[in-house]
Amino acid sequence: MDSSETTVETPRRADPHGYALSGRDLHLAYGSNEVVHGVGLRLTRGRVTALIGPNGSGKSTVLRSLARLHKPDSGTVALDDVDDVHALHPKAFARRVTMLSQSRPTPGGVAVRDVVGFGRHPYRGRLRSSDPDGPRAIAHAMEVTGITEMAERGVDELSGGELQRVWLATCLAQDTEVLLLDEPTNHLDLRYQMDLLDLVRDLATDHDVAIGIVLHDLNHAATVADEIVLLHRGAVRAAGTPAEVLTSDLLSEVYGIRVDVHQHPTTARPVCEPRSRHADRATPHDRTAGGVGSAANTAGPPRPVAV
Ligand SMILES: Nc1ncnc2c1ncn2[C@@H]1O[C@H](COP(=O)(O)OP(=O)(O)OP(=O)(O)O)[C@@H](O)[C@H]1O
Repeated sequence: MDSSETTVETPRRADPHGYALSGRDLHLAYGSNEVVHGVGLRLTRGRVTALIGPNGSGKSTVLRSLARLHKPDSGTVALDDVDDVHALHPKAFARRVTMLSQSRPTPGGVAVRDVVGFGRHPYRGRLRSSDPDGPRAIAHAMEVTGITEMAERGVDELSGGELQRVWLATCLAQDTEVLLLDEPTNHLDLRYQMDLLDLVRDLATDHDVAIGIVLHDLNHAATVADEIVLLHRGAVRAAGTPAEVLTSDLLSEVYGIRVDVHQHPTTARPVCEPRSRHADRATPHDRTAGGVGSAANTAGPPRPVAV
């Protein structure tokens, strides 16, 4: 679905669960500089909504406002039964919504298990005994993110990808109905990228969590998302299913380069292929292997190509 309107809301599907968290007509600024201009989007229980768009289009700022970390200049963020989330006590909000941000300060000398335990803070009073579900939630979060074996290690001695999984586990331990993830595949190797996308899918499908996820990899978005919101210059350019939003015309326009889109032969999902300016130019491999521009099929030696 394409739209030239400033605000496009993710279309409501036949869905028994209803919306969990929504931003309505959000105007978001840093100082006097408004960077998000009237964005509306809704996250639905049991569904994954991906926010995509070029650098600086406002994805993180929108996500942060949904997480109550960036107060709108105007517009509201609502939970299904709460008109304005800013009216909620911070702990009450944290029992319902959590966010994995792009960067967090790494505490020195704290073990992985204890960092994951930070996720239980909304459930704790002054005494930890007030959180009987805590140990089970922490163990489960560590297991599904594959960090159980590093439980006793200090977080300040982990690799970027290991640390990313610890922060994700901390969010999962929080056991919320809404999970916001800002570029969660950063630092992860191929296997953990896929594990993360599978986990996101499982949380939505099996546990009815509403998930909002910022992704740069359009094929990750095509793999995991039920709905995609494409942001451009602080406004929603298009919203809808992956097939509706991931079109060659829209992506080429918004990203300013040619993006080809094919349909995957078995899954039927869109497969996006950003084209290099050099896509049609022969590579050194082509030349040595007898491909385009090789000595075998050209009259003379390969000549440099002007750029
Ligand atoms: N702390 C800040 N102070 C001032 N301006 C900011 C701040 N953070 C972001 N911005 C500006 O707000 C706009 C939107 O930024 P935002 O980080 O939300 O975009 P994004 O789509 O998440 O970008 P990226 O893909 O690069 O992470 C950009 O123009 C950015 O320069």
